[in-house]
Amino acid sequence: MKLDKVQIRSFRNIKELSLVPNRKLNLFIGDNGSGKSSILEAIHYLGFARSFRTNKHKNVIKTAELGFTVFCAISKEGVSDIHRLGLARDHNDTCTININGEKRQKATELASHLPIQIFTPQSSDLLLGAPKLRRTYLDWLLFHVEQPFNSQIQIFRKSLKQLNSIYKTSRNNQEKQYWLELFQRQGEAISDYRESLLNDKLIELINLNLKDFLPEIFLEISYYRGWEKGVSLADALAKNIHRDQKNGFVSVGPHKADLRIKAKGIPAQELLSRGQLRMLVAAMQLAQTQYLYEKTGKTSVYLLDDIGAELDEEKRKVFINKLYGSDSQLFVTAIDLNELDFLNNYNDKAVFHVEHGQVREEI
Ligand SMILES: Nc1ncnc2c1ncn2[C@@H]1O[C@H](COP(=O)(O)OP(=O)(O)OP(=O)(O)O)[C@@H](O)[C@H]1O
Repeated sequence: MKLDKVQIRSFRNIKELSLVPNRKLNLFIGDNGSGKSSILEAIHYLGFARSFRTNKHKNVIKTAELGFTVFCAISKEGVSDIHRLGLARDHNDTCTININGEKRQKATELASHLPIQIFTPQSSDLLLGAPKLRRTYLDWLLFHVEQPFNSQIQIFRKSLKQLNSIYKTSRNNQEKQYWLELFQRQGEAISDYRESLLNDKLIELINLNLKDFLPEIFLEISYYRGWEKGVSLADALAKNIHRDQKNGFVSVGPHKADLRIKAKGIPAQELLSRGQLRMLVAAMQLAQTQYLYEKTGKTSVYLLDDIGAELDEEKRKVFINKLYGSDSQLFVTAIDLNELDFLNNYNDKAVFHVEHGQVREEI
């Protein structure tokens, strides 16, 4: 999918902005505080219905305004269909999602239309942060690639919530058996999806990308599914039930899963430098994009915020070259165009100068 048009209103320091992006590469150049990241943040709302910088939606509404709106027109290469996505939020925390002129309830409907990837100074959290971030990394891809996955994970989360509540209140009712069975069934299915995704191709793709970023390092990537090896989820639940009931929560299952990445037997986050970790994240994100494209033909929209601060010149080149080659549509911010002078070799691009929340396209 490619963004053909973007409109932003009352968002951070942006009063009103309209731009027609290039289908390959878009550069946003401007001083600190000019509004570059805000443009990416607004586009991020169109894919995720949330910011990548704050959980407080109210903070992104332009001061003294009642609410913000973002809108885009998107189309697929070679297909005449154009989709129109819009999102508005106001100070009462009302979120309105509109797809092709119709109101929608679920933010996931935006995501299914527009696969967005983001690379920012916070991206190393994927490796340094909580396991939930690594599960989300896998689940984002499964959401786009495996049709039934989304409803299965919703049911799984509901059964987990119900079981935790039953354990907390020490209720020992018939309902418990019902939720336990659902939890086991969906939990095993989710785990199978994640394992086959990794073993099918994802690990191979990550390692292939890594060869270009960190040729000297070989990583062993494995999946911890959230319960003991060689045991079914049903048995693991039964084994832990007394302890779990005492503690008031379910301690085993795919909600405890993690992606384990080691180099020479040592966890990557303890061995690699910050810069090397960022390259590993870049390799992992590229692998997502390549896998998505291979399986569905869907291309991604990539938001690269302040990439100059993230990767050295050589690695920036490798990353952007590979993304360019993967037919992603890129939105890249930088303070100075000199940080990205290797992009002079790309003719198919648009350069936007950002100043006080407004853009001027370089002709
Ligand atoms: N709710 C808001 N209303 C009005 N202005 C805001 C709001 N939130 C943030 N701003 C301002 O918007 C401006 C744009 O911030 P943004 O982070 O997009 O800048 P940037 O160009 O990415 O800067 P940098 O290069 O420093 O990362 C900043 O001056 C910020 O103070």
